[in-house]
Amino acid sequence: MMRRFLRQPGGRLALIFAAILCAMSAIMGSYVYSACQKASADYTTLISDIVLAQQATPQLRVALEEGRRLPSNEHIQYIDYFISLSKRHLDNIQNSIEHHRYLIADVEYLNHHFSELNSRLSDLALLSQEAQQRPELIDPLQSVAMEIGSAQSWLYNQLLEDIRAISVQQRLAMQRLSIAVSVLLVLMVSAAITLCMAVIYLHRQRNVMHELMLTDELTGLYNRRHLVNVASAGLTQAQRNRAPLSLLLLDLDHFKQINDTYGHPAGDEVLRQVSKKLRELSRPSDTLARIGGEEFCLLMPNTATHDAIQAADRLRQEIEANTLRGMELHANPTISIGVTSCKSGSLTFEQLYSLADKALYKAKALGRNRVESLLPPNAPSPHNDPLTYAHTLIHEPSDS
Ligand SMILES: Nc1nc2c(ncn2[C@@H]2O[C@H](COP(=O)(O)OP(=O)(O)OP(=O)(O)O)[C@@H](O)[C@H]2O)c(=O)[nH]1
Repeated sequence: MMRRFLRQPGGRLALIFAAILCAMSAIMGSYVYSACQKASADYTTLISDIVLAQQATPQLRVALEEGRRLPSNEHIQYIDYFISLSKRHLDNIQNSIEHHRYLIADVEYLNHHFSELNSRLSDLALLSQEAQQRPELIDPLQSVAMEIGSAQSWLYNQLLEDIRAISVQQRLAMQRLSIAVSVLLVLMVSAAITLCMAVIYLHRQRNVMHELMLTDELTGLYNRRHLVNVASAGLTQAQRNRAPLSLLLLDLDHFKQINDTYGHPAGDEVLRQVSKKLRELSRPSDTLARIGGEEFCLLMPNTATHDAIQAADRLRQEIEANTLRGMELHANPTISIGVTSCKSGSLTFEQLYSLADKALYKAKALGRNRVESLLPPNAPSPHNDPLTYAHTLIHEPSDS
């Protein structure tokens, strides 16, 4: 089924389209997923930077307390160290914010607090260096450091609050984006499936149309159009292989009576059952077609006259002996058969058909339920038209 589907240009196109859609879906899905992951990782890093910076503030305060209690150069160096640590943290956070382009606008109002804190930390560093020579500056150093500490705490708390709020908003936006992408993916995959189904449906419809063009609706046998095609191919083949070919015309006897007595639907059923039986009895290499109301044709490639007549008589007997299922007819239907053959595809289909038709006419004229044959001359000459010859034969039953 799949292989047949792929063999169709439309099927291949639908499959390529479906594959592209699936690939696009996978790429979009993974892009959204990694964007969500990256955004949440970025926020986590920034938040941990701020938390680290917050921790440095009490450390500076403790160093200042110690420096005031025991004013020594060693303690002032500690104070110096924590001031530069606080400054480093502040720079880190500012750098991180600059990397978050989508965050800059939201925390822009804090810029001047950062600059102010930066310059105050630089002043504090200068003051602590001076305090190394003048220990009496420890007290003012501590009060400036306390002010800076509170400004730092406020700034970091504010920043944390803003970032958390922004991250919540962003997470919500990402969730909405994920839902939108999922819906889009479902729609795209549905479109791909619909397209594939449409191609399969069209392919089936085309097959059905093709079958309807070549078959007879009532009996399911081939129709005249298909028979003509097969016959001309068979005649060419017979010519190439120098092989015989036979044609049988089969006609139900007194079919009008069946219709008149049992009704048209019963007549249809007779046609169906007789067709089925004929199909069962004919060889797979033969072509059986319904070519008229109650008239059938059997094309038999590689079959010489003698064998064709035998086969025809076997068909006639089988049909006569065949009691139809579910029907109570006064007698089994019978058929009359006209047989003709040619060697090496020497005749056209129309000529063969005409010969068989005349033979059938003869079978009907001689009482029905019988087989009659009519053959063309072995080597027809331009002056000896096979149809004329056939016509002569029909009036000379002994030749058949
Ligand atoms: N039920 C049914 N009848 C059909 C169909 N096609 C043709 N017929 C009927 O088949 C009958 C053929 O009648 P005739 O041509 O007189 O042939 P016959 O009665 O079989 O007589 P002989 O062929 O001379 O034995 C007609 O009544 C058509 O209406 C069909 O598809 N279904």
